[in-house]
Amino acid sequence: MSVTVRVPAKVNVQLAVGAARPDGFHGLANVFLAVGLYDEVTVTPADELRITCSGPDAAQVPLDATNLAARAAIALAGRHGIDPRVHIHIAKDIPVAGGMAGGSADGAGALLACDALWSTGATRDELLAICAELGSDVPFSLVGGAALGVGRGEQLTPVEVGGTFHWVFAVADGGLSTPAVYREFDRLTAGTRVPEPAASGALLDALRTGDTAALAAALSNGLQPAALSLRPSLADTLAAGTTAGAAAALVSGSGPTTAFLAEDGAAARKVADALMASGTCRDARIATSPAPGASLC
Ligand SMILES: C[C@](O)(CO)[C@H](O)COP(=O)(O)OP(=O)(O)OC[C@H]1O[C@@H](n2ccc(N)nc2=O)[C@H](O)[C@@H]1O
Ligand SMILES: Nc1ncnc2c1ncn2[C@@H]1O[C@H](COP(=O)(O)OP(=O)(O)OP(=O)(O)O)[C@@H](O)[C@H]1O
Repeated sequence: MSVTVRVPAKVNVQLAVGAARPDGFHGLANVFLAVGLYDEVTVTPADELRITCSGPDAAQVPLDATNLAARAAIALAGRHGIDPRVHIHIAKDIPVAGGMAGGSADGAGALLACDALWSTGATRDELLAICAELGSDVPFSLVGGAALGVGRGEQLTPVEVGGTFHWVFAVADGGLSTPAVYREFDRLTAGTRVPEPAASGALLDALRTGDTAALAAALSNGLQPAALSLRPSLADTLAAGTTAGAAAALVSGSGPTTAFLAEDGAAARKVADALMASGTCRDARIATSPAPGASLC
C-alpha cells in the first residue's frame, strides 16, 4: 500500500525582513501565496528508510537523512514510537534551491503521507508543530492558499484571496543558499536601523479583492537587494520580463527564481516566451495562484 501527497510551491508576495534575532533567525512579516507548481511525495512500506527522486533537477536533491522528507518521517515516527521504514519517492517539479520552498514542500508532503500510512491520529496542530521544527517555510507548505507568517515565518494566519493570479517563474541556472542570502541582507543593512516588519494593508486588500494591478503595485521582497547583490545577472531577467509586459517583477523569496505577475493567461504566455527568448533564464514556468496545501492524491 502506498500513499501519495501533492504539495505546492510558494511565492512571497510580501517579505518584510526585520533585524537578526539573538537565535540568528530574522523576524518576518511574510505573506505566502501557494502557486500551482507541485511536487508529489509517495511513501511505501519498505525494509529501511530510503529516498528516491525523479524529475529534471533530481540530481541536485540530497537522498540522505538531510532531505527534509526523511527528517519529517523520522520526526513523526519518533513522536509515535514507530519505526520509519518507508521508501519515500519525490517526483520533483518545483525548482531546487530556487526560493520556492521545494524542500519544505517535500517535508510537509512526507509528513502528511506518513501520517496517513501509519494512521498516527496526530492532530493538525501536532503536524503544524512538527512542520515548524523542520523549517520556517514548512508549515505554509502544509496549509497552502495564502497566509501571513510572523515570527521566523512559521506562525501562520490565513489570508483571504478573492481571485486567480497569473504568474511566470523564471528558473535560474544554479541555486542560492537561503542562509547566505540572509547573511548578505545583514551585510547590506549593517549600521542602519532595520524597521520592525509589518504586513502591508494595501497588499492584503489586493489579495482579498483579487486585483492584479493592485497586487502588482504592492509586491515587495526585502531579500531582493541581497539576492541581486549575490547574483547581479537577475537584474537582466527582471528587465526582460518587465519589457515583455509583466505587471510586476520580483525575486521569489531568497531567489534566484524570479516571479512575474501577468494580467491573464495570454499575457503570462507572452512573458514566458519573451523570457525564454531573452536567454536570461534556464526555464520559464507558468502557474496560477492560489493553490491548495499538501493534499492526499
Ligand atoms: C526566504 C524564505 O523562503 C521566505 O519564505 C524563508 O524565510 C526561508 O525559510 P526556510 O528555507 O524554511 O528556512 P529555515 O530552514 O527555517 O532556515 C534556514 C536559514 O535561513 C535563515 N533564516 C530563515 C528564516 C528566517 N526567518 N530568518 C533567517 O535568518 C537562517 O540563517 C536559517 O538558518
Ligand atoms: N526534498 C528536498 N528537495 C530539495 N532540496 C532539499 C530537500 N531536502 C533538503 N534539501 C536541501 O535544501 C536546499 C534548498 O533547497 P530548496 O529547494 O528547499 O530551496 P528553496 O526553494 O530556496 O527553499 P526556501 O524557498 O524554503 O528558502 C537544497 O540545496 C538541498 O541541499
